[in-house]
Amino acid sequence: MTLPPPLMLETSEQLVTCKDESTGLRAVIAIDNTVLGPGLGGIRYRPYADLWSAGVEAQRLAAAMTLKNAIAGVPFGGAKSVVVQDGPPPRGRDALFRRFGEFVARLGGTYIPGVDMGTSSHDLRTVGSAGAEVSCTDVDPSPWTALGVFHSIAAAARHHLGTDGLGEVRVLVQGVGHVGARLAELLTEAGADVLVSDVDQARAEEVAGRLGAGTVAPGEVTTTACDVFAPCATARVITHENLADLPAKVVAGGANDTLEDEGCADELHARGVLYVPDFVANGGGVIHVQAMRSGWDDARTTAAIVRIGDRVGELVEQSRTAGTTPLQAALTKARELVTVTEGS
Ligand SMILES: NC(=O)c1ccc[n+]([C@@H]2O[C@H](COP(=O)([O-])OP(=O)(O)OC[C@H]3O[C@@H](n4cnc5c(N)ncnc54)[C@H](O)[C@@H]3O)[C@@H](O)[C@H]2O)c1
Repeated sequence: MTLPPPLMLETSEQLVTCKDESTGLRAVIAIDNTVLGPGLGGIRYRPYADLWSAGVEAQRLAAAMTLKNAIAGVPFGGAKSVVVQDGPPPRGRDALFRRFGEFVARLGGTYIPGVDMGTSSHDLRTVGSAGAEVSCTDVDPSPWTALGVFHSIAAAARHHLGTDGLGEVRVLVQGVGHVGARLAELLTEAGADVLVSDVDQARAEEVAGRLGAGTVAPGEVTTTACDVFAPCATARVITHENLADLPAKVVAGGANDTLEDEGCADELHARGVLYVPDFVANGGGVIHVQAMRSGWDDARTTAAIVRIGDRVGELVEQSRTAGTTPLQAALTKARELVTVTEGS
């Protein structure tokens, strides 16, 4: 048996593994930090090589949720869960998510799940039916996440590419699921030259056909010429190895945990590429969760999400003044917010 990497034991405020033979459930819940409130973060449902890699992914994503929720100004800490996909669940998908909901309910509200890759509002209702407090049961927040990413890209183009608007700006969207497809629509409406890519070729072609966009093979996303690369699929798509050949001048997308490690942000910066921290760009979904809980109308929610673009502009300017990267500026800000609250 392989021992867990040290990260597993030292990182999270609370780490829970879930196992149930009859439903085939294997899951990990990572609660990273609850200083600002209960840990809010989605349920990811996808295959993993083993439970350790699922656990590490949950922890990394949970840590990003702490930063995201702090920067977005919502009263939540950071958490995330992954449910390991391993063929069709023996008693069906609903039984799997209901059983998972029983584990979440045991946490007494310290973890509030939402949707993430591979899960839907229906799954969240199923999790909630087991007594767990959940979000995203009625409205999928993905279009709101996409709106925040769109305004991040617009701000990045303005501050880094010097363009007024997105006309003629070529944006490659990797992953055209809930977030990426809506983002591609918003970009097209704004006049951008859009390319899409998805491991689900039929989905990529459907979106491209509908929007008049081009398609890119999944293996070519980091080498295809574009101004903006918008990752909206899996984690860690930018690596030390592939960033050297990245033609884009801006990386800004909806995907969580985009970089292999923080050092990639320094390398991108040294190469003149603006990396918009993922946890800043994709905060629209958590703002929408807060809006639903607080009864905001669409106008107020939209205004709060458009503000993400202003935040990106401020971060770019702050990092220029401080001689650092936007990632470092955002990390400093988020950690201050968590620490100040902890000390008060
Ligand atoms: N849904 C939200 O509101 C939200 C909020 C914040 C962050 N995110 C993040 O955004 C990303 C996308 O979320 P989503 O809800 O759209 O997920 P989704 O499951 O609806 O869509 C993901 C898409 O990416 C495709 N894909 C998977 N691996 C790929 C690869 N290697 N190359 C190209 N395409 C690939 C899938 O086929 C799918 O079409 C995830 O990283 C998620 O954590 C989502």
